[in-house]
Amino acid sequence: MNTDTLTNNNLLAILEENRQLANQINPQQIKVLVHEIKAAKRIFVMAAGRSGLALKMAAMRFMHLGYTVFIVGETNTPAILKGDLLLLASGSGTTSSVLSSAEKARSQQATVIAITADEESKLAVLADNIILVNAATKTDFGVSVSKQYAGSLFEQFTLFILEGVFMTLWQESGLTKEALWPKHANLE
Ligand SMILES: O=P(O)(O)OC[C@H]1O[C@](O)(CO)[C@@H](O)[C@@H]1O
Repeated sequence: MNTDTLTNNNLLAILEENRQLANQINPQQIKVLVHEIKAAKRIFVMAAGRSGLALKMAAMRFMHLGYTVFIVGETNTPAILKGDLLLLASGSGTTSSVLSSAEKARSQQATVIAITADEESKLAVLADNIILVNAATKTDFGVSVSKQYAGSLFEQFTLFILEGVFMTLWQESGLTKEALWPKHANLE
């Protein structure tokens, strides 16, 4: 098999893995996230590595819709308080920085929602609500639900979930594309 064919087959395999996850998602868990985003005074997002990159992309879109969004760890991010939402993502559900953020947010009576691939993880237990993604985690070296490397499927699908949530919020807002445009960065 030549490289072009191999890459094309891999792309199709990646899309198929994501499609299967989309069919397995619990709509009630997504509904809770949509509700909590709307109800929150402010939204904080936090995750490590590639999971963090997925949340940063979503944070930008929520900002485009007019929500007040902070990325944990940025220098201008304030204290989380009661009435705020902390959105976390960790495939393993064991990443220590994510766990300590969840603990702090709970101690402040903020709402915690975690996207995770392990519903029995410490993170899942700490969170008020989870979105379960039946993907491989970064340490899933054995027989895996994904052919992809490490947590790739989880990280991709975290972004896809939040793209879907953004579209729902956008459609419900009734705002036009033009109305969102002034929120786009003009210093970049
Ligand atoms: O999603 P988890 O399990 O918290 O892992 C966090 C990150 O760690 C990494 O393995 C990088 O260290 C990324 O691939 C992953 O997004």
